[in-house]
Amino acid sequence: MSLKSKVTGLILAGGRGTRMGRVDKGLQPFRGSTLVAHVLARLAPQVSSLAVNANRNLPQYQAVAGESPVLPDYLDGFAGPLAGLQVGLQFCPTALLLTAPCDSPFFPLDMAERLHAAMEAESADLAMAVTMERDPEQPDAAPFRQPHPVFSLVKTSVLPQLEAYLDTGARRMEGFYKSLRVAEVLFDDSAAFGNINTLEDLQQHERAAATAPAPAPVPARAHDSDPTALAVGEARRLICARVTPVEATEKLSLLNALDRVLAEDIISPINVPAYDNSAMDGYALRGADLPAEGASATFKTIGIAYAGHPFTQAPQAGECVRIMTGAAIPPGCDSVLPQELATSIGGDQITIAHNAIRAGANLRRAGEDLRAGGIAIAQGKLLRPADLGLVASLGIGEVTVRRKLKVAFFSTGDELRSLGEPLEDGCVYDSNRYTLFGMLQRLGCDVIDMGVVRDDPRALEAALRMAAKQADAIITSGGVSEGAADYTRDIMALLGDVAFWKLAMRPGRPLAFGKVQTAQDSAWLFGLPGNPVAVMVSFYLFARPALLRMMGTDSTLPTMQARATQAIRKRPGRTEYQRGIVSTAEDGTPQVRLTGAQGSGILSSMTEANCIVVLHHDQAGVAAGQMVDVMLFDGLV
Ligand SMILES: Nc1nc2c(c(=O)[nH]1)N[C@H]1C(S)=C(S)[C@@H](COP(=O)(O)OP(=O)(O)OC[C@H]3O[C@@H](n4cnc5c(N)ncnc54)[C@H](O)[C@@H]3O)O[C@H]1N2
Ligand code: MOO
Ligand SMILES: [Mg+2]
Repeated sequence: MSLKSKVTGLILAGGRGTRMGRVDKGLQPFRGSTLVAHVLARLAPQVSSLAVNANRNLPQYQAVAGESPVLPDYLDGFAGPLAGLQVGLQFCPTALLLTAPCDSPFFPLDMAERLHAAMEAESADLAMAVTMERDPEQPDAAPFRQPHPVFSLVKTSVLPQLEAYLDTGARRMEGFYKSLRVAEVLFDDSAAFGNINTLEDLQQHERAAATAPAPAPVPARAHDSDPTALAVGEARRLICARVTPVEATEKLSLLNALDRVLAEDIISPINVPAYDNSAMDGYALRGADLPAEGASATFKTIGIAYAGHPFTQAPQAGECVRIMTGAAIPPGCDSVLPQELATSIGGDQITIAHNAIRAGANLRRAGEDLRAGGIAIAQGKLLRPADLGLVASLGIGEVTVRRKLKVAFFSTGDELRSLGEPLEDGCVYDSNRYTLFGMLQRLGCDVIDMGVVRDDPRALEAALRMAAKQADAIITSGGVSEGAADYTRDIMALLGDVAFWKLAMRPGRPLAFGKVQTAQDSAWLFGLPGNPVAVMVSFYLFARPALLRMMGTDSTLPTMQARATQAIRKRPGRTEYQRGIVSTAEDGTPQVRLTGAQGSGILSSMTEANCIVVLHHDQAGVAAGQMVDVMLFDGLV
């Protein structure tokens, strides 16, 4: 039996809030929600059920507590924490009760575990947190032991003793504890037990968290078959509306700028081409000299213009200049006759028939590619080979690009083994990290591989904190659905404003998105589902557009239509993404077939595929021969 299943959590929120001007402490706004909501989020991963002890504003507490009960004191007159403990023990459906006050939102995530270990070791009735403190007025004096009686793990069986103690009229926690076997557990992080006593404390904490994001968006659109599922487009819109491009930029030489995002418009300093030039090898002449209908004309060649070696003399009537492709058009000329269109060429004479060319033909005009002073490439462009060429054509050798996006990623799950480790029974090799690595690398991110993180609250919290410190975005896989051993959701919720969505799509139904926030750092979190195909589909649909936006650019996935060679089953009310192989039919038109089993754990059918067949939200099954939308893998950068 796990410890969690034996413990009920009790939040003590029944006080008068005397030091906060009698406001209801637990309901004070704190980091985007309320103090009590933060305490609840910290307690929830450690317990199997919860209750809140409160004596005022019960509906507001109930809204936070959800399905857990809100219990007012049985005793009258704000009798203090023991009165809360009494109703908590009366309610407690498990053998142990873990208490925490509503104004201490920082206590350790392994508090239940550590208190329990001491309770067992010392056969105690109650285990209580203790820290070592120093008197700020006398920093040189020896540290003293500070008990925290409101942070306790207590056996439910002490209730009769507590009621007997309360019957005497006594109300002090310390007094009651004297009648019990108490184990004291020393925690080394005293700040973790700090509470928020005054409005100034609260304001100070709020200022420290001034960069905290707006609360995670609430799914706005329900649909017919599952009223809580969010449509794909809506989820993508909500995500992309929140992220913003990284601001830092760097100057790079052109050869280092491939696949980077341009941060400033490139203004053309020159006309491209810089001068009128010939598009053909042939003869430059004046269009006015071309022969009239039914006639022919003979021209005398007076010189040669090579690319890079202009001929600067203007021909007179009946004269022309031999010219090579790219050479500047000599003064006075406005047309070029390609040499193969001359009727005859002999010595320095050429003959041209009527209709061989029109006046103005085969000229590349100055500035026809780019005008001096115009925007050659707008900021936000992901620089491709053609862009490098265009920039070079302007004589520009350096560009300003946005800094690379840093993306940390890790896999979660106790069943995962990394390459090189033996595969024990019930375990699988971690494949998602490799898929994610590939997809992130293709996007041009700086990747930070954080390995496999066990389903352990401390490890998950440490990993998320570390990731938020180093990266702009964090991508995790696994633990976002509703499995029993998954702490991922709790810890994500604890460290930030993270929304957990159920999406009207398949695969990729569960998704977590929000901001992980620590005292100094923050990062956008994409909690992708664990199934190996789901992780890829979710990445392409949600993480990719958001990461591109953070990189300062955007790009939609290319889709095309192809004829389904088989019937495909599908029910309306969710978008389905099926793996397919697109090819060219005998009649030259595109066709698509599915790669077989479409289970979201079947990665082999993903490697066989070269496209995803998109069956839209309202679409029903597809008959063989019908056209369907497909997303080509080759376009997925
Ligand atoms: N009762 C419900 N159960 C499930 C639901 C649901 O709505 N109600 N959703 C299902 C769907 S759809 C998906 S997708 C999965 C997502 O679950 P999690 O994100 O919690 O992922 P895990 O439970 O951790 O893992 C699911 C599956 O994937 C394997 N996995 C996880 N990580 C990796 C990895 N790095 N490499 C390879 N394989 C991995 C894991 O072993 C599990 O088999 O939940 C469904 N359940
Ligand atoms: O949607 Mo889950 O993503 O299919 O297996
Ligand atoms: Mg799960």
